[in-house]
Parts: sequence; structure tokens; C-alpha cells
Amino acid sequence: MMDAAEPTGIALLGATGSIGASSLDVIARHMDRYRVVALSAHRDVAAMERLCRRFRPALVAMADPHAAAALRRQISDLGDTAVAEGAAGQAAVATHAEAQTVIAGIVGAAGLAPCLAAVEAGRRVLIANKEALVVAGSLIMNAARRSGAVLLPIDSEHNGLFQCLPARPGQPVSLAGVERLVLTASGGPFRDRDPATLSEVTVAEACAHPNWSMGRKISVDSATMMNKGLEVIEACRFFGLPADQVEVVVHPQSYVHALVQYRDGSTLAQMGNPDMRTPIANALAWPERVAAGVAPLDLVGAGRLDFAAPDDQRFPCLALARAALKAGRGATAALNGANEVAVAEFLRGGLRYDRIAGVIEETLAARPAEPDDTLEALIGHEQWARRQTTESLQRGRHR
Ligand SMILES: NC(=O)C1=CN([C@@H]2O[C@H](COP(=O)(O)OP(=O)(O)OC[C@H]3O[C@@H](n4cnc5c(N)ncnc54)[C@H](OP(=O)(O)O)[C@@H]3O)[C@@H](O)[C@H]2O)C=CC1
Ligand SMILES: CC(=O)[C@@H](O)[C@H](O)COP(=O)(O)O
Ligand SMILES: [Mn+2]
Repeated sequence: MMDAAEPTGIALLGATGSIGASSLDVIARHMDRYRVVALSAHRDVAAMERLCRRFRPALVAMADPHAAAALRRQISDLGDTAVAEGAAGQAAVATHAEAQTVIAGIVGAAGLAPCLAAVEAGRRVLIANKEALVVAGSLIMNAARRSGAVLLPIDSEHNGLFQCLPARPGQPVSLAGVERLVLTASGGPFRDRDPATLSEVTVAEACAHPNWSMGRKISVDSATMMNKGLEVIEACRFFGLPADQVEVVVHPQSYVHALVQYRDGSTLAQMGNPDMRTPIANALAWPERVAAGVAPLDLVGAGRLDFAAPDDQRFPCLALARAALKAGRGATAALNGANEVAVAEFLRGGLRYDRIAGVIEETLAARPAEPDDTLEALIGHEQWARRQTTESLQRGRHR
């Protein structure tokens, strides 16, 4: 039996990324409460070496076996850190015996298997990895019901919703009296850009989010507003509401992250400076509160809060995501696969920014029959979409 005063063991998936850095910043402020026991990444050996030296985890895992071998050499002087590799290594981090809390911070569907492993192992799981919910959200939620895992959203909007909904330890979030969930969208770097120039968008421009500092893939998703499409799906899966009860409103300042509208006319909003340490600290400590290193919102300094309806012409990815949500779970899995491939190709320099939506639409239009609602079938469908999109890009019609 664990001593009540003992720090909570943390396993952090995606430790070398943006969510990883924000999580470790919060954890480092509270080493009396939290202890890093396991970390994972893909192949950034130098970053992982720094984390090993600073946090001395018992286990680290690199998905890439060459990176794992290099890391073993680099930290051979640290006798107390084991290095695992491949998919088994990610699962070992996700289910580490000394970790009561797991942070799912891997980018993309690559994070699904370790996230699900943590849920099946009954851990408290803080989910940033929205793609895992988009591809297999119903299976993750069902697994949590079976294992007793407590799932807490740390995507800022979903954490904002969570904070505006009544929730008590040991009980599911209550949706009693809820009419609508509202997610805010910043509009990204191209909210006001002349549409005629979107064909010239550079990778640097697309990754320069006006309010948030994030990894490259989610930054591009914010620019196309696919991020909000993925988040609508994420909200439906996580909170169990139909699509027509999840709305998006453009709010360029990113001070209001989400709102819950109740039957009695009340609208509750969660606000704060755009800094991921707040939702991470909220979920780490829930139902308590800990300092996150984030200043409270200066309302007078903020001055004004603007809201507008999303522009469907400028942001076709939002409608694509809504259509996929309507079409079924296979369609949302395929949407994710197509988007990951298209965004990677844009980041590689092989696809124009303004062609991303068309590439995804073409893949969705070619989709075979809706798959069964099993993990294998959904992953198979997502992988079909990746192959289909890759082939379509190779045919070169989108250049
Ligand atoms: N950044 C943010 O503020 C927010 C992020 N999110 C979500 O959180 C997730 C992470 O985003 P972000 O931190 O920005 O992304 P980053 O690109 O900054 O970091 C990604 C992390 O995932 C690891 N990774 C990538 N591929 C694999 C793989 N195949 N196996 C194991 N690990 C892998 C990377 O390792 P390596 O460094 O070795 O490549 C890195 O640690 C995404 O799903 C995103 O949508 C949600 C809300 C806000
Ligand atoms: C910080 C976070 O949660 C991101 O998902 C953020 O919402 C991106 O901003 P957009 O509103 O521009 O998508
Ligand atoms: Mn978000």
C-alpha cells in the first residue's frame, strides 16, 4: 500500500515535445507531489538525454530502436535508467508499475496504442493526444469504464469544458441540464489573410500560431482549422454528446477556452492566459489545485473579447471533420489518417497549404464500407486512408 505522503509517480508519453515540456515544467514546480518514473519519445536522443539527467526516470523508451541504442550509449553513466525501444517500450512506459498517472502527449495516431494501454491498466490518464480519441475514442472510453481508469482532458478547450461541468472523484462528469458545449477557435495565423495568397503560405508562416506555442503538426492543424474539427470529434467522444450539441466559435484572443451552455440560460466559461501549463496542472492535481507558473488573466489588460462564427469557405477542414463525424467512426479514423499524411507532406515541402483540405476530401470520398467498431478495424481503416492519401500525393495531382 502506497504511503499517502509519497509523491505520485508520473509516466510521460511524448516527453520531448511541447506537451512534454509544459508537463515537466509543472511537475518540476511540485517535486514534493510528483515524481517522474518513466518517459517516452520517438527519436530525439539529445532532448531525452537532458531529461534523463534532470529527472532520473527508472525507464525511458524511444520508439526508434536506433535512437534507443544511441541513448543507451549516451547515458551509460546513469546506472539507474533502463532504455526500452519500439512499440513494446512505449507500452512499458504507459503501464509502468510505479506510475499512477500517465500523460498522453504523443502526437498523432502513434499515441493510440500506449494511451489505450494506460487506460486498460486503470491508470489516471491525462489526454492531450486528441488523435487517439479521434481514431478510437469510443474504445478508449469503454476501456476506462471497464478498468476504472480516470480520464482527464488536457487539450485546453476540453479541459475548460471539464472545469465548467460538475465532476466529482469516482463519478463520471455530469451532463445534466447541458444544452451545448462551445469550443473556441483562435482562427490561427490566417484568420484575416487574403484568401488569394493562401497558395503561397510557407511552413514557417503556418507554424507561427498567434497565441500558443505548440508542435508543428498541431500548429498546421490550427492554421487549417482541422484542429477544431478534430476537437469537435474529441469532445463528442469524450463527453458523449452528439455533434449538434458541440459548437465552434472564433475567438481570436484565446482567453476564453470553452463554454458550457445550460438549459436555464446560464453560460459558464473557462478563461485564462493561453498557456498549456494551466490545463495540465488542473488535471494533474484534480480535484485539488496547484500553481502552474501562469499569471492570472489580466482582464483590464486584455481589454476586449471578440467572437465570430467560423468562415466555412476559408476553413473547409472544419466542415470535412463534421461530415466525417456524421458518417461514422471509420470516417473519423480515415479523416485523421488522411490529415496526418497531408500535413506531413506540407511540412516536408511537397504539398501546397491550400491543397491540404482537397487531398483529405478526396481520400474520404474514396472510402470503402464503414469498418466494424473494433480496434483492429478502426486502425485498419485509418491505415487505409494513409495509403490512399500517400498514393494520391505520389500521383502528384495536388502540386
Ligand atoms: N502543444 C500543445 O500545446 C498542445 C498539444 N495537443 C496535442 O498533444 C499532442 C502532442 O502535441 P505536441 O506536444 O505539440 O507535439 P510535438 O511535436 O511537440 O511533440 C510530439 C512528441 O511525440 C513524440 N512522438 C512522435 N512520434 C512518435 C512515435 N511514433 N512514437 C512515440 N513518440 C512519438 C515526439 O518524440 P520526438 O521528439 O523524439 O520526435 C515528441 O515527444 C498532439 O496530439 C496535439 O494535438 C493538444 C493541445 C495543445
Ligand atoms: C492549446 C490548444 O488546446 C490548442 O489545441 C489550441 O486550441 C490551438 O488553437 P486554435 O484555436 O487555433 O486551434
Ligand atoms: Mn485545443
